[in-house]
Amino acid sequence: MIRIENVAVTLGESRILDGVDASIPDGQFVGLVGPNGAGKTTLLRAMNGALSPDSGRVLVGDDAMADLSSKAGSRRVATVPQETTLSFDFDVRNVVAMGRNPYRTRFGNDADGRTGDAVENGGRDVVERAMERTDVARFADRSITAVSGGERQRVLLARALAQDTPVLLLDEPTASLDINHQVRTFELVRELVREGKTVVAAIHDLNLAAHYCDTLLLLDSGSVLASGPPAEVLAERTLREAFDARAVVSSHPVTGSTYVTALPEQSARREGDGRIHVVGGGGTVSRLLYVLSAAGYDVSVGVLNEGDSDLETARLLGLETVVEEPFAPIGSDALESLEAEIRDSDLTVLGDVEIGSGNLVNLEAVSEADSVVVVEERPFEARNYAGSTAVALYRELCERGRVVAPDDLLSAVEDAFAGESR
Ligand SMILES: Nc1ncnc2c1ncn2[C@@H]1O[C@H](COP(=O)(O)OP(=O)(O)OP(=O)(O)O)[C@@H](O)[C@H]1O
Repeated sequence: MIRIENVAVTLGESRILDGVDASIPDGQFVGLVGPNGAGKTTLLRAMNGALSPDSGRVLVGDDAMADLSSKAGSRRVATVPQETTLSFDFDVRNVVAMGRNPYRTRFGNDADGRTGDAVENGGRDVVERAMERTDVARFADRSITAVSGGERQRVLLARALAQDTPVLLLDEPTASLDINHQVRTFELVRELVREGKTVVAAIHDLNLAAHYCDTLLLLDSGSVLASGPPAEVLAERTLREAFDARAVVSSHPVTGSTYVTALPEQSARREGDGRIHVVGGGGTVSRLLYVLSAAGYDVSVGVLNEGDSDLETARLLGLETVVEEPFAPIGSDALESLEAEIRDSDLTVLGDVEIGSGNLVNLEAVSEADSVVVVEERPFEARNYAGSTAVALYRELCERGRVVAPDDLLSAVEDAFAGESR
């Protein structure tokens, strides 16, 4: 158990941590999240004993870190720092082997009194295993000055593993890693946690943090703003408070993890005014929904069947939706809602949907709209449809509204609103 008790740290003239309290049970993976300068690195440094709090304390097990000798502390807590200047010309294996230093005595014994080969062999195995698990064994003999930034980050993780501590602290462990090694590193951390380690990691990527961590500790201006399971900590209002960011929180369609989508700031000019209803489906309008919503319009969409990827997008963006059962034709309830949305909107956008009987109800409803923009990926003629009621309706909509390519939608919408206010 790690207990952080009312920790306060002042650096220079500034109070960097202010009364931080947290309890971290053994065998948990805790993500330390928060905006730049919130105090994440400082808290990790207070946790590994690199700096002593002005007041309060950090207990690992029964001991305050500040009271332990550096060697004793290093047998409890290993740290992978965010940046290190390893400019000396050691090979990678030797850098990793530095993780064994807390176990060496002046006479070459380890802490348990073993000497000679027993120590060497034991230590060597740990070092080799640490290099394998972090995928650095391939360049074990190369100089640390001759590896890339991401490889170096993995070497430092290997060094921390060689330290063989119950607690591992990671400061942005995947910041310079490619996507493959990001996932591998987090999977490795999960494995370490399953083996009983307690891991605390400062992580900027909220979605990686939500996916891999058991709990999150959200720091803001040196204090804990929220802590608990990712789904509780990553609430829209909390994100607004901590990061001053507009974000939609949903669950990831593939992994089911809490998922944060940051949105551009809405233009204040339009916020809340300018209602647009979008008719689409089958992924035809996902990008349009994003563009319109990011531009600050009040967007609704439908009718969409449950399971449609446009519906996933709409939910990610937090939009109003009109929904029908999976694969079902539009029923009377959905139709009523669709008609109401179109009636209440200033503008209706018809996405590049299939023009056929499956969309007849949608098209009929759109034809009741006062103002219509039709989005076409390709000119309609090129699609070679046979004559039908749906086609006739569509042609009529094109004649009455504006027909635009997807990239021109925003300016067409702006024109439509400008025209209205003239
Ligand atoms: N030695 C120092 N003297 C004065 N202020 C400092 C010192 N070290 C850090 N700070 C300040 O303390 C605050 C917290 O820094 P810290 O590195 O802990 O934040 P962080 O949450 O890890 O940020 P980031 O996400 O950018 O890595 C920052 O505003 C930083 O400028």
